[in-house]
Amino acid sequence: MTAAGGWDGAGREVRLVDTTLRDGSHAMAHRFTEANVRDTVRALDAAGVSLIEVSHGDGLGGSTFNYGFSLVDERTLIAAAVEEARSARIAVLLLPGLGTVTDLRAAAGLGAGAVRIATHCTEADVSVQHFTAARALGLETVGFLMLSHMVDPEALAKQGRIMVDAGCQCVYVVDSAGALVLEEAADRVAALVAELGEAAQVGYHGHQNLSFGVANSVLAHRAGARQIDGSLAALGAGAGNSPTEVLAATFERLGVTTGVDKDLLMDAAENVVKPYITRLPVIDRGSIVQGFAGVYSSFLLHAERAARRYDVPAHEILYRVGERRYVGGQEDMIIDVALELRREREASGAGQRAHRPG
Ligand SMILES: CC[C@H](O)CC(=O)C(=O)O
Ligand SMILES: [Mn+2]
Repeated sequence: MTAAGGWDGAGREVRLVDTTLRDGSHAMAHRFTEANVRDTVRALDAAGVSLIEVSHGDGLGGSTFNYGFSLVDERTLIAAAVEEARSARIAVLLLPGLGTVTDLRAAAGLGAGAVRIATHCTEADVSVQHFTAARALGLETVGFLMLSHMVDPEALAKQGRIMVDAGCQCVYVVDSAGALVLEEAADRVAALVAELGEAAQVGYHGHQNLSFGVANSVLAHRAGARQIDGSLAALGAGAGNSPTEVLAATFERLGVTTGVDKDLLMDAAENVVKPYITRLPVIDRGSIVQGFAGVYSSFLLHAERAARRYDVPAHEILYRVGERRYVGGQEDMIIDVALELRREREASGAGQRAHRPG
């Protein structure tokens, strides 16, 4: 299987893909309204962004007790996004095991034109049937290898090969923890490019926990990545994603064509997205620890909530979650860690009020 039918480049060196309305869902505690989605899609579409992701933060079917309930059903949001997009394609995220092929069919029926199928970086094999189904539905297909820092570049490349053999047209190095620093990101992209050759493109998805989102994206492009993710005003999990408007300005400064209008994107970040953001992503103690200890960015709000509930410091929870190498789907273990810290504090007599985040 080849990348045929995927993004053809359209004369651009890099495609900026926007995930404000999906990764940003984590930072918004999944509280996007239909108006938020309509306004954001209109602005991104007008700025020339050709792929816009819209889903619950944890993908199709993510609205659950474990991950957090959506304010508005994601199918309503996807339909609204499709209605607003003039030229852009709407993408959805799917985590096999949480989202199903039935969810995927429903999203395609609403007009979604692409799916990004995400697995842990060692578990690409669970995506095979979803890629097969997506191609049969005529969708553009993208593979997300999450927590990419946890394996070396060669191991990651082998996982990418599994996705491409199943029908994936672009494999992403996903720095879910914002843990990769410069060549650590570039080397992973380069290994995938070497492994996949012409069979598929390579993409890069960064988080700002150690503030390398944009720099890593530039190096990823130099290593051969063709698709790069961003979010307006950085709205995303942890310290947020690489800001789409900063990526646009940076690539333009470097003479790399993206086909987007950076000024319209800056306008969208300031005047469309920032007014509805309930918690602006920041590089703070919790998110820095996530980058340092390699913790899934979407765990931040879960850890902050557990910290408030059990009166223990969020960063201590996150350090311990990092030591144990918890992965997506283990959100409930954050509560266990908070309880464990609480018990330890009480046993040592240090049960006084801990620092409360936010
Ligand atoms: C839960 C899916 C996750 O948020 C995907 C992603 O954006 C990442 O791993 O960074
Ligand atoms: Mn992310």
